[in-house]
Amino acid sequence: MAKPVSIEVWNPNGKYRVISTKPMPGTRWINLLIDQDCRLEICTQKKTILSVEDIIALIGEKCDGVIGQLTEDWGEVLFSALSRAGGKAFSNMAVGYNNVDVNAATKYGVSVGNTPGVLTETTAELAASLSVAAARRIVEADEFMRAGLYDGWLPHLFVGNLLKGQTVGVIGAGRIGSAYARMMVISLTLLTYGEFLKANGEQPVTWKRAATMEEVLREADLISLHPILDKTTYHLINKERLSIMKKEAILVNCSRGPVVDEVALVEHLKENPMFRVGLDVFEDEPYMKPGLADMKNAIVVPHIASASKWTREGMATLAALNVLGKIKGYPIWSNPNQVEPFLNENSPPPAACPSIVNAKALGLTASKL
Ligand SMILES: O=C(O)[C@H](O)CO
Repeated sequence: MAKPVSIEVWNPNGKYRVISTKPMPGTRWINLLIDQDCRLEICTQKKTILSVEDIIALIGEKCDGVIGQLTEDWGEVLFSALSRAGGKAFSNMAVGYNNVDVNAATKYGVSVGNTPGVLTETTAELAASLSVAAARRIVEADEFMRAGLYDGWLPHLFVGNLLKGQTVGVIGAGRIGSAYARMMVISLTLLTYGEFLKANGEQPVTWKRAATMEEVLREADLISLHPILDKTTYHLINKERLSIMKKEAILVNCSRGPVVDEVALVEHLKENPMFRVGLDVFEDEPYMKPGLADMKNAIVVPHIASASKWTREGMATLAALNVLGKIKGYPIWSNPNQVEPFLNENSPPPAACPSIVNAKALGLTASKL
């Protein structure tokens, strides 16, 4: 028997019961739901990751839709519970949905929303920050200063890699990977920047699409991972592939932890002290594999790539509108990458679901807007 969970209730007399498994940033998402006759229940349980049992208790006997988090296991059990409670809408507050069994959701007629288009640049910015921080050993140097160890400038002190003129590899050049690539050429178009460099007698920036991933791994000085996580990308970076990378390369991962075999990575970091990584995600989040936290050549941050105020508030808004739109029977927004109309605080959002990943499988109609 599941334990009762603590909740905060908004608009208690609302017709549609919507659950959010976590408090989320901003208030717009709350107002959008309660203005459209939803009774909103926000779980305030002091426990970071809710179990399946906790969420079943939250869903209860009658529930129209749920906004959930990427830390939760949304599979057969939860979708059947939601369906039994009359629910037809779920949205992850995330663009990634590897925690969701979309087939199970479809089987129970539940739509699965996600939040693309609002975290592209934010995530790419963190990947770029990790790249520079790893190259220039910023975190190690900061720890050194705070420990009172700095007793004067030295020629060898925290010598790192110069990124200028280096080869940057992007694995998974979708929305976020492409934004990262743009940022790494200093926000100018490749052509303009190339011409500028040429005029200054410097090597122009060039780019190419590599024929194989191995080619990227072998040639790049800095590699950023941006694939989705599925069966084909699990342990994409393993012992063998690490071994073909340059000994002084930098690897950044802001995608999903299991894309990298973390045990192999720890070994590789131990054996190659000049190889560096910047990690936002981990194989067994929230844990790190033994030894990783001790590695000076690793920068580790707690899955914060999308953590800017604007982005997180936007993600909350899109997730709420995915659920609200399905409850109201709205069509599906035609371009889930162009979600600005949903984020404009000065006008009401379009009457559409911003992004439903199983829209086709459920036979939902596309918006004409
Ligand atoms: O998938 C996502 O949205 C991100 O991992 C959250 O930062």
